[in-house]
Amino acid sequence: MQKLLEEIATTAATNPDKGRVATYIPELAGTDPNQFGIAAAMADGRVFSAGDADVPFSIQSVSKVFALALALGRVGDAMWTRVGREPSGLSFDSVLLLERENGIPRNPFINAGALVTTDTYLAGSSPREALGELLRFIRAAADDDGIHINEKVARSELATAHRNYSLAHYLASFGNMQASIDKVLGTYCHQCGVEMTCRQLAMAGRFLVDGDKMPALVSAERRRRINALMMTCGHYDGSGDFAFRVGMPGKSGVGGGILVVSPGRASIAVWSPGLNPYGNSKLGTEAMEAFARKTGWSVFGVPQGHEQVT
Ligand SMILES: NC(=O)CC[C@H](N)C(=O)O
Repeated sequence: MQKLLEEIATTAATNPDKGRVATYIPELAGTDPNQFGIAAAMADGRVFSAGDADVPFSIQSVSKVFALALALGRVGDAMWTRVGREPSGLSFDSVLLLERENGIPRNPFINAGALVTTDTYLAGSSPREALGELLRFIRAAADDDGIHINEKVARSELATAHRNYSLAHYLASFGNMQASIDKVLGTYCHQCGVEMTCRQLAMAGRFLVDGDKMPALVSAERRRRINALMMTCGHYDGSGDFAFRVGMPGKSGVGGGILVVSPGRASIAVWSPGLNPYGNSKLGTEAMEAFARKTGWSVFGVPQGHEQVT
């Protein structure tokens, strides 16, 4: 596994096309695209990493996985009266379907759906308390108290969050927002501003891997369901492409991070800030495609005569 990660990091470093760094969040616009990290936290407790795996980055929409787990912990299946479980086929910040589908976002991983999950775990508490709870969840999952929110990134996003404000207003007009829009947006932008290294993110993703040594923060059923949603909706309108190329549940963020789950085997985090046209890490996706091919870890089956990576 160590050798494989190093090979993947070397291939990424020599790729001339790094994709394009997201610029709509001013604080992220200056990120150096020549960075690449990868880490794998295995079900047996071993952790491997290569490249810039200890450089912190903005997890952005990868946070939606933790937010969903927290929201489900609060309200259980009632969550599904406010948000759907189908891919949208549209970009992460699209407003298109909200009007036609009466303010019920297609899934919890597009921005509209994530604003609903934020509103759900915020319910009745202050943004500070809610974010404290989110951080406690992530730190427990990663077994790491050093994980924090980058306040500058959060403020920078909040100051330019016109699109997300309009999504929240749209949701509110259909009665699908409970807290005040300012509170939800403030909490959401701070949630997206959580910063982690690949190693920390791989560790945090272990709650989605079944195994005796993995943190038991959600039930087995909930774990399967979150994984299913990551597979079908975790990469927005690029979810089909990611399933086709990688074949594992994954959640991306515009900071260039991707969290990937190999059920029963490992939690993998990859990061490179340049994005493909879907808004998902370009090198990260390519790296995971190579990783899946080499390990044979696609959930859809192992290639014939495949060698086991240990
Ligand atoms: N795809 C993403 O990572 C988007 C998250 C970002 N915070 C936003 O709301 O625009």
